[in-house]
Amino acid sequence: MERLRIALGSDRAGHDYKTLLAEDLQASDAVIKVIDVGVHGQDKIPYPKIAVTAAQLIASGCADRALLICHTGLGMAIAANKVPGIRAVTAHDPYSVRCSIVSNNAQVLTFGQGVVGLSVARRLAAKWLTYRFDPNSSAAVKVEAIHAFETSRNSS
Ligand SMILES: O=C[C@H](O)[C@H](O)COP(=O)(O)O
Repeated sequence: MERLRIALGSDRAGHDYKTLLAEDLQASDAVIKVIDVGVHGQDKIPYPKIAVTAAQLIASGCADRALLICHTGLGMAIAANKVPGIRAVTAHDPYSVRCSIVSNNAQVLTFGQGVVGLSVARRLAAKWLTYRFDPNSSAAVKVEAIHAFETSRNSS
């Protein structure tokens, strides 16, 4: 299985989980590279800047996926989704995390440090790394429809 380049980011509210998840990602056989896009320490950089930076790394081909943490996960997903071509979701249960890849081919997963326990987040992230999207699956047609809508909207 191809090893993944993961952009990892958080705001201040997600920094503790980012630090711990970074260790997990770096130790994982499924990961070839972790790109830390901040924040560092108690930087006050707001979540949209971190989310867009990570999403742009994916859009430009420099990363395969991103894992982003804020207080709820919601703002990170909203911001990352503004980058063309990016599908970002917040998911805190195993089935949704699996579907985010297998069904939605979402490149970005976001967690909320304030709403999911650390051990659950660590297990979810570990499983997330094992899933791959099948471009020949029935789900691919729907993901392509999202892409087609986005492309047509941006060119009109
Ligand atoms: O969705 C946003 C995040 O939860 C963030 O960590 C907190 O954002 P706020 O400080 O604007 O509420």
